Amino acid sequence: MLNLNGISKRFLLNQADKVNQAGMPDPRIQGRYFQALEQISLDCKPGEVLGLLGQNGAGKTTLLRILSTALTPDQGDIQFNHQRIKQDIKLYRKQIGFLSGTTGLYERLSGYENLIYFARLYGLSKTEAANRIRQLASGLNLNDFLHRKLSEYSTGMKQRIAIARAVLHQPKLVILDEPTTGLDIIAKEVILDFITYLNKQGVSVIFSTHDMSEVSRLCHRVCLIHQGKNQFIGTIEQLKQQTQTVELHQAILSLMSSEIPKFKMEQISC
Ligand SMILES: Nc1ncnc2c1ncn2[C@@H]1O[C@H](COP(=O)(O)OP(=O)(O)OP(=O)(O)O)[C@@H](O)[C@H]1O
Repeated sequence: MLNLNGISKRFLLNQADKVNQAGMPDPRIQGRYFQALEQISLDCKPGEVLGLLGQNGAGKTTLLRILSTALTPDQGDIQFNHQRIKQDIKLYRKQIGFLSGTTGLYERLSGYENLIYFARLYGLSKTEAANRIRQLASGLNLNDFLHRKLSEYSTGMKQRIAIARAVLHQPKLVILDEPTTGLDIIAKEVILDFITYLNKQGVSVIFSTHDMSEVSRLCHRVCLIHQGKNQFIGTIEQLKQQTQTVELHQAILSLMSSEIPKFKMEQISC
């Protein structure tokens, strides 16, 4: 369904980017540029849930923003259903839904008003919009607060409205950037159940996460990005076999082991 071939993206270097998480000079720095993604190739099959993993700053959001068309890659090619997305970017956008880190919702409107507004932008008629919102309100447990102003919402409530907005137009591929980060256990559960529901409807999902329990529960395959490069793509079983580990988080850690700062006791001896 979705094929990425050799995607690269660099940014003009910011002083803050000169060291990595471990406090070491970042090998992605090339002169005045920071190579955020380098030659990423991957695919997402129809009806698949693909988890995008990697430590902070690995390049996950950059990749998801490229998939959403919010960012343009410097190199590489993206195909959706065997057609280059550049050939008809409007058609591609109609077929995807994107949840970014910022909700981009209107605080002065109610959840319902926000959803109606975006549904109409997507070209749904008033009746279609109302029916779709009713359906999503039930799937995402929105009914108790749907008509309250967004400014009164908790983070979890806003996130559920943002997810509803991303799928109003019934996209075939849904791209979610850390959909559950910072949410309480109930809100998380609602969103994970909703991803499962979407997938059962035949929707493909690509989502980034730092939560290994979500990965085990939802993902058919995972893709590990490390310092802007694709370190692994395959099933969780294949990942465990490749790294000869039994636990998922150990498998991930072993592929990033050179990055883990070693804590030295002698440094704090009195
Ligand atoms: N517009 C930009 N200009 C300069 N550097 C950027 C820009 N966007 C991202 N970067 C850098 O690219 C790197 C990858 O960032 P990105 O947000 O894609 O990482 P991530 O894997 O999503 O991290 P996290 O898990 O913390 O969200 C980071 O070092 C970031 O500072």
